[in-house]
Amino acid sequence: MSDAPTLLEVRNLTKHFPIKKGLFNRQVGAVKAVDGISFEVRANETVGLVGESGCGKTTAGRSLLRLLEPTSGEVLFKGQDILKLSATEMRSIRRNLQIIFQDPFSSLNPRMTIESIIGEAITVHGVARGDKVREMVEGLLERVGLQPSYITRYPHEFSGGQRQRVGIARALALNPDFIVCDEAVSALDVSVQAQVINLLMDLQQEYNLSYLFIAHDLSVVQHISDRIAVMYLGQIAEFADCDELYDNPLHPYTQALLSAIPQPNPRRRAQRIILKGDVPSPMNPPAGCRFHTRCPACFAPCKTVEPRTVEPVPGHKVRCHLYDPEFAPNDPDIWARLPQQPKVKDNATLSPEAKEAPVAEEAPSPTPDGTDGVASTESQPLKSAGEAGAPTPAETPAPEAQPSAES
Ligand SMILES: Nc1ncnc2c1ncn2[C@@H]1O[C@H](COP(=O)(O)OP(=O)(O)OP(=O)(O)O)[C@@H](O)[C@H]1O
Repeated sequence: MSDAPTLLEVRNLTKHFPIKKGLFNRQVGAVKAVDGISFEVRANETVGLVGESGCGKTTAGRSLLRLLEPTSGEVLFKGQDILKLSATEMRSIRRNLQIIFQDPFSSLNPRMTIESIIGEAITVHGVARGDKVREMVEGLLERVGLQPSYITRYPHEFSGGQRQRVGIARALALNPDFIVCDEAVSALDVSVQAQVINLLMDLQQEYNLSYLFIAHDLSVVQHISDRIAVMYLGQIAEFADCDELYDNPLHPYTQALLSAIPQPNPRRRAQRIILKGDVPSPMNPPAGCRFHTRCPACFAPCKTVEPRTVEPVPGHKVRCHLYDPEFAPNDPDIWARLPQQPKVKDNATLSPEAKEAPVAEEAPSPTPDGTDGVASTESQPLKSAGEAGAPTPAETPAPEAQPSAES
């Protein structure tokens, strides 16, 4: 685990889009696109943010940069809450916080030359003027693998990969500390994706950058990320070091996403989970755990009590009742429904956010009925928990053995 200092800390960030109706434009509801997410990005680190389409990744990335004004929460950049800054104060900090967009064509003004596109920010922020701007733009183009002579060209004269390199040069122009890469390689061919990812990794070392790398595909983020946050319906379901997340996914949703990655080696192929149905609407998310309507291991409390974030393995946080000392089921059948049996140590603790969060009022006793998980598993019947190496009741975080939320 890296001990680099924290550069950016997101605390309980929320973005709700109001739904208005009628003659008086009254608010009748809200799209809860981002609903209380917390994570931190260290200096020189890449945090991957993954999840299905519509789970709130883009809204999260834009809200933490204040390109969208968040509904609530805190975003501490080098310890300072940027959500409290005035527009003028924000301007001077903005040069440190940049974004690379998914679609390099629509994010570059077709009427501007590459020199104006990249040079605009340099001029606006008063970094340089006149010939010096041109010199800087040429240097940036060279650094991202484009010829300096392209400076007079227009975006339509470039291929998709080259346009994304222009987008990267534009983000680098102000020498930022932190860049949100919002699906920055999703629109590119696989071979070009690899080139752009390698370029981003080289630039990270050279300029000591930190990235929030947003993608819907876990196989893309694996190569570049140090840690990964998995998002589901506006919340972070799981957050862990990259290797730990791939070796030992805890949340049933992460397990489902990982099982969908094509695996060339049949021995390493995990049982595939087909998630039924679509992601529920963020206007009206399910009660209890947001994933319970699609979870293969759903049991009684999942339907009524919203899960807290717990840390069953040091540095590995998960928002799931299976690992919460208060609810963890002793019934091996529930654990056996997970396609990959988790390695959970005996030292599960509640994460700091969970300790601060209000404890659920009506916590039903953890009745391990678990009969109605609606996701189906493909292929052969599952092994029993024991055979599959599932945590036995003694190994699972037993309620009495673990610190509770109040402790
Ligand atoms: N301006 C808006 N007004 C209302 N709802 C919005 C707005 N922008 C996004 N949403 C809704 O918020 C939810 C999250 O959208 P968002 O684009 O952040 O998801 P995403 O995970 O980035 O998806 P994708 O990978 O498809 O871009 C979606 O239900 C979307 O319809």
